[in-house]
Formats: sequence, C-alpha cells, structure tokens
Amino acid sequence: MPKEVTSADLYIKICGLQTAATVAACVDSGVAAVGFVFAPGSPRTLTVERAIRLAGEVPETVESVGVFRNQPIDDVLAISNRVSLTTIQLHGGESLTDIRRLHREGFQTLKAFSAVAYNALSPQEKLGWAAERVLLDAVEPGAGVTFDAATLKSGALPTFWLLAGGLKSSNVSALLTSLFPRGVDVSSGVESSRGVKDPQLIRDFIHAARGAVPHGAH
Ligand SMILES: O=C(O)c1ccccc1NCC(=O)[C@H](O)[C@H](O)COP(=O)(O)O
Repeated sequence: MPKEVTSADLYIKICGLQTAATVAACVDSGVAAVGFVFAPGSPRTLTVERAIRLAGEVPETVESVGVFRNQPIDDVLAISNRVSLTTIQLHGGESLTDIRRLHREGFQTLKAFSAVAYNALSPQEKLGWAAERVLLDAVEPGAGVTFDAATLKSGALPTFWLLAGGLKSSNVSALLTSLFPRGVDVSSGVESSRGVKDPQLIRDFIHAARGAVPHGAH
C-alpha cells in the first residue's frame, strides 16, 4: 500500500515559466518547485540571461528546476551553474551514470520517462532507478497529452515519483487519489494559449491538487 501523501507534503511543480508574474504566482501559492525549460525547440525555451533573472525571484525554499533533453552533460552543468538552479530534470536518454555525476556536482535531479518507456525497463533497471526521483510523463513532454495511467504498475514504481502529462485543475484530483504519486508536474494545463502561463490557472491547479489529498499536521 503506498504511503499516504498529505497536502502538506504533496510536491507540486509548475513547469515552463517565462515571466516574473507567473513565478510569483507559484511561489506565493507555496509550490515545491518551478521549472525553466532549456530543451531546444519548445515554445517555453528560455535564454540563459532571462532564466538568471527569473531564478533570482525564487526563494531558497522552492526548487529551481532546469529542464533539458539529450543535451551534453557538460552544457547542462554549465547552464545550471550560471542560473543557480537547484535541480536538473532530464527528458532524454540520459543514464544513471549521468544522474550520479549531477548529484556529485551538488544538484538534485528528476529523471523523466514516458510511462511506456518506464514500463519497458527490465526489473534490474527499475531497481537502479528505485532510489532516484522520477517523473512519469506522456510520450511527448509539454504537449498537454494524458497517458493511460492504468498502465503504471504501482508495485515497481520508485518511492518518489511525479505524475505529469496533460494534467489540469479538472483532472488532477481524480488522478492523485487513484495513483498516489508523491506529486504532480504541469505545464500546458496552466496555460491560456500554448507556451503562455496564466497566474489564475496556476492558482486553480494548485488549489485542486491540494484539495485532493488529506491535510497534514502543521
Ligand atoms: O515543456 C516543454 O516544452 C518541454 C520540452 C522538452 C522537454 C520537456 C518539456 N517539458 C517538461 C515538463 O516538465 C512538462 O511539465 C511535463 O512534460 C508535462 O507537460 P504537460 O503535459 O504540458 O503538462
């Protein structure tokens, strides 16, 4: 039986932020993490200079996460150090060896897999990822597409895993109470148009996610 996650320790990450106003909406609502995209080709991709300004608005109590996909690890580290990120999220074919190197360099990590790719790992490979923080997503990240969550085999999931892929305020509650992830990650579901975050949609999403789980002791 998965450990019950309460609203006090539910990890909520809002990804793909591009403005100070949306960073403030996340921070004021008490999220665990905000995400800045550095993977090329996304409508949310930031320049390093802009990311430095936005990350400067994030207090130490909130993780500043850089999102990368199949970029050389030396480049990932260089950007992460310049922006003063706390956490590196990897969406490509990066290995456990890459993740361990990032840990040695002082970063927390999130390794993203599509649910399909995670299910296809061997039992031995899953064991390797069991102690890492993992994000389970749709095949195309940041596209606002859900996946068939019933395919997740709960017995083989890491202790800390986040649900992502097509989440929004109208579906997050049902998914949280059926799958028991440690937290959730959203991008498209808090946008008014592709790539454009909306502070009110961010607040609505956080409210809906918190409402889905019991209140913790404070
Ligand atoms: O956001 C992107 O465009 C992106 C591009 C390349 C790799 C990852 C990307 N986003 C990763 C995220 O953390 C998203 O929040 C996650 O995939 C969920 O996205 P959505 O389905 O849009 O909520």
